[in-house]
Formats: sequence, C-alpha cells, structure tokens
Amino acid sequence: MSTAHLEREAVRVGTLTVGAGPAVVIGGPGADARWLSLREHHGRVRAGEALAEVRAQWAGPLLVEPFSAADLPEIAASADGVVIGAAWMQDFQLVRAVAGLGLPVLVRRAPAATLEEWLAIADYCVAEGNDRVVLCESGSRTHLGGTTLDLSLMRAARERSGRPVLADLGADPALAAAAVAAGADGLLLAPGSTEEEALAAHEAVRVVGAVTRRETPGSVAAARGAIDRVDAALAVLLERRAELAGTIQRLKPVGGFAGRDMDRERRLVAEMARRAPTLGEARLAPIMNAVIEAGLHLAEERRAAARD
Ligand SMILES: O=C(O)C(=O)C[C@]1(C(=O)O)C=C[C@@H](O)C=C1
Repeated sequence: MSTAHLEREAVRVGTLTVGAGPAVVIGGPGADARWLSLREHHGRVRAGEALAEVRAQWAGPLLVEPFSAADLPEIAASADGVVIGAAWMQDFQLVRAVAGLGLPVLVRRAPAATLEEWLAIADYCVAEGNDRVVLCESGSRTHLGGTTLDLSLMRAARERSGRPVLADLGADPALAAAAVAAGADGLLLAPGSTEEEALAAHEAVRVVGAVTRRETPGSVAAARGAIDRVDAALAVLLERRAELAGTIQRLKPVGGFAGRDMDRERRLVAEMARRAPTLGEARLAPIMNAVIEAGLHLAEERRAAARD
C-alpha cells in the first residue's frame, strides 16, 4: 500500500489515526484529540498565547482553526492539524494557505454547501500538494434556526471521496451512537465540551462501533483494543439479558432452576447460530448454558434476598 493511498484511507493527526481502527473523539477534555477555534474570539486572542495555553495542559493531538492567515505560522509551530471552519469553507485563499502548511486538514461542511462544493475543498488541498484531508459533516441550517446533521451526506462523502469522515455533534451530542452506526470515522464535539460528553461519545464508539464497524487490526495491541470494544458491547448486552431473564422468572408460574425449559434453550441457541455460523450450535451451547445459569442464579439470589 502506497503512503498516498494510506493517507487517503486513514489520516494521521499527530499520534491519532482517523479512518482506520475505532472512531475517534475530538473535542475538549477526555477526548482523543483536542481542538481549538481562534475564530471564536474574533481575532481578539493572539494565536501564540491561545496555543501556549492549550499546550500547557495538553501534549496530545491538537487541531486548530485559524482566524486569519496571520495565525498560520503559530499553528504550524505547535498544532498537529488545521480545521477549516464551516463559516469560511469557501474562502479559497485561506483554504490554500492552510493546505500549504502540509498538516492534516479537517474540512467542516458549510451549512448550505452541497456535496460537490464540500468535496471540491478537498481537491483544493490536493492541488496544494496536501492529500491529508478529513471531511467533517457539520449540519445544515434548518428553517427553525437550528442545525441538522446530515448523516446520509456524511456517508456519501465517505463513499465518493474514500476519505475519513467525522460527524460534528456540537449541536446534539446525543447523536453519537447514530453517527457511529452511520459509519462516522470520528465524532467532533465542541472545543469546550465536557469530560462527561467525551465519555458518552467514547461509550458510543465502543458499544455501537463494536457491532457496526469492521476493523482489521494489524498488531496484538490493536486487536486487543478491538476485543475490548467487543467485550464492552457484550457486557452491556449480558447485563440487559440478565435483567430480562430475571423478569421472566418473576412472571413464570414456576421460575428459577425449577422452571427451566430446555427446549426453549435449544431453540435460542439454534437461532443464535444463524448469526454466529462460525461458532455454530455446538460451541454456542455451553456458552449460553453458562449465561443462562448465571441469570438463574442471580434471579434466585434476588428472590431469596426479597424474602428475608
Ligand atoms: O424463557 C424462559 O422461560 C426463561 O426462563 C429464560 C431462560 C433464558 O435465560 O433465556 C432461562 C431459563 C430457561 O430454561 C429458558 C430461558
């Protein structure tokens, strides 16, 4: 695989890989990468000072949105990537200057920009010799004055460009799970997002990503990371299953081990084997026996505790 191809499929931002492996979270404290917008302050804050302040607390991957071209030397000196803001996505001169730095570029879609206009910005970057482009769907303005994230546009951008895509959850962090399920390679939170929001985004990445995102890890550490995410999803499902099995024990005329229904157990294993054909019924049966018995033990313990 050539480097050029690698940088299109997956873009490295400092130590972070975007587009291969798990979806990443970019935002404030607790995120995998931080970002900072110098535009937020309307040029009142000096780039060097703002960057030094962030760098004093964060040595990891950092993306910065410039206010103007004057900020670029400071950004080049201490950031790992540059954000092209939705508000000025079509300021072609600034886009060219940003791309010319050679750092990875994150292109946020302007609220009214079409897919073609959005992808054209990536082409501008390529024309400057910079192929390290990540696209970020930042939503369209609705007639109600809010912003709606267009996840199908995000998917189309991924498919058309082959580049990693992010979903900007600034307007609605609760969409993290939906964005991961739709194939986002990362979630962009507001620069001032809280640690709780980063935690919730990471949980969606782990649990939803474990089911929806295909990973092809190339090292033991990466494969263990992927297994950890699958185990996180399994834990959520096992806990939910145990609760439901407990409900059945309370509702059945005879609950617990005394009311065990082996025919039902065989049927549910056969049904599971359709989705897990590689494991098959013979391997699934002892696994599910252990799961079911754990649920029955828990239900009996709870019943005994309620009687005392
Ligand atoms: O379906 C039931 O009857 C249950 O009690 C639930 C359950 C299960 O955990 O799935 C547990 C014990 C039975 O032997 C069969 C299934």
